[in-house]
Formats: sequence, C-alpha cells, structure tokens
Amino acid sequence: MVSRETGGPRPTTGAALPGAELPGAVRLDDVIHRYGRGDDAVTAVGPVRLDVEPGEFVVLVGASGCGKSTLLRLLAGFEQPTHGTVRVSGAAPRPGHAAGVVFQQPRLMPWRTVGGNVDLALRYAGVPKDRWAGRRAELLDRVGLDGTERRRVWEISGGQQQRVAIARTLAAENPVLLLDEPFAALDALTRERLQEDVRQVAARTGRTTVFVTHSADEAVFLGSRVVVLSRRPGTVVLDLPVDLPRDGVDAEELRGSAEFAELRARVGHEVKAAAA
Ligand SMILES: Nc1ncnc2c1ncn2[C@@H]1O[C@H](COP(=O)(O)OP(=O)(O)OP(=O)(O)O)[C@@H](O)[C@H]1O
Repeated sequence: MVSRETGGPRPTTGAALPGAELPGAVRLDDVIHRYGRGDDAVTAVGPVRLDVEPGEFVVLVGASGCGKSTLLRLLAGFEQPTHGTVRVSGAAPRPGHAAGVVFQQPRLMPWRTVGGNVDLALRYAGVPKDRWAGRRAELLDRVGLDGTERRRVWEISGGQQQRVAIARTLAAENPVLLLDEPFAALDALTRERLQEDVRQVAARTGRTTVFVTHSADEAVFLGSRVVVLSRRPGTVVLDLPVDLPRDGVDAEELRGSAEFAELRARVGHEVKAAAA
C-alpha cells in the first residue's frame, strides 16, 4: 500500500507551519469570503485555514459553487478576504505578482502568434528583450509546443492553446502557480495528456501549485495533497496526502493501479458526502 493517509482537516492550532514566509509558501488563516452586502450577501467560503509548503501540489476539489474559484481568486489577490488573512510567499498577494494564474479558457491574444503571446508575458515579466527568443523557445519546449511559435492562435487546437496559456504563466518566474479548472473544456484524451504535462512541469520547476477541479480522478492523479471542500460556504472537510509511486511509473500504469482506484473512490465519496 503506497498511500499515506491521515484524512480529515489538518489540525487548526493557530500556529503557522515553519517556513510560512518562504517564497512559494501559501497560507490561508481563518479566511471567510462574502460577496455583496446585507440581505444579498453570499458567504462563498470559510472559515478556511490552509498551509501549503513550497513545492507542494495541492488540488482543491468540491462540488459546483462550493467556493473553489473564490479561494483561488483570494490567493491571486483578485479578491480581499472579508475576514482572516491570506499570505503568498509571506505577503498579502498582489494581482499579477504573487502567482501565475491559468483559467478554464486560455485567454490568449487571438491576433498574435503563439510566440507573440509568450513574448507579451516575457515583456510583462520584465525579461530583457535580447533574452526573449531563448526563453520563449525554452517555455514552449517545456509545454510540448516547440516548433509552433510562428503559428496563429486560431490555427492550433484548444489543448495547444491551453499549453500556450501555461507557458505564458511560467514566463513570470514567481514561485506559485494557480490553475482554475484549466482542462474542463477539453476532450478526455487531451485532458489526460495535459494533466501529465502539468504534473511534470510543476515537478521540474518546483513551483507550488494550487489546482481547482470537480474531478476526484484529476485530483488524485495530480495532487501530492487533495483538499476536499464542503458545499458553500466551502470549508476543508478532508486534507489527504497522496503518496502514489510516480518515479518511473507511466501515467497509464498509475491510473490502472489499485492504490489509485482506492484513493479516487475515497475522494469521490467525500466530495459527494460533502455536497449533500
Ligand atoms: N462575484 C460574485 N458575486 C456574488 N456571488 C458570487 C460571485 N462569485 C461567486 N459567487 C458565488 O459564490 C459561491 C462560490 O462561487 P465559486 O465560483 O467560488 O465556486 P466554485 O466552487 O468555483 O464553483 P464552480 O465549480 O461551479 O466553478 C457561489 O454560490 C457563487 O454563486
């Protein structure tokens, strides 16, 4: 048996994990987020307490509307918490600085080439122009798109467009990557390929990754830790380390293993129970 399982939320002692100020550390401390005011107010999440260590790959999974995207938006600095504190690399997150974000839709500049989209991100990241060509080639290679830089965005598939979005996000060398259901609009085969690629990119770059999904299968395949949220307002009902053997094991073998099936069933069950 290879899964190391504790189950349940992690202890909420109020003390930060050692290293919570390090680059790539993520911390949500008693966070509650409400949209609107008065009678129209909607409490989307909370209270949530979550510590993520640098380099961890955490997947937030839960039913529709439980507040997954809200948590990601708080981490990106797009929203300020109604209550509690959010820290990314030890500071309150600033949009565009704290983390790279990949959304469900690639949101590329359609009139630019693949390379042109990556260049734009390099420019925003402050990379000197004489280094763009080298960096662009490196980034496109990393997401499996070498040789496509002159192609127009509309000439490539949805899966390839999402790869460009990931390359663009990697251009900014911040240590945290946030992905909000990035493969939801893709076919099953493309999704599985991209899952494997994202897992490898995260492992190779050592970035802290927080990934949002509805899918227990995707969560267990990707995460070194799976966090299941209750229905709205989302709170942590399960915080599960996923310790599947990955080195030298190909994706198909991993998905076919009894350990994978067991964890997927456990997470699927928890998600359903939490949504009820
Ligand atoms: N800008 C907003 N104003 C008011 N309510 C909002 C806003 N954004 C989200 N909500 C509400 O907050 C709750 C949580 O939304 P959120 O998008 O975070 O959930 P989610 O788990 O990501 O959902 P899904 O999986 O369907 O994308 C929902 O009830 C949603 O309707």
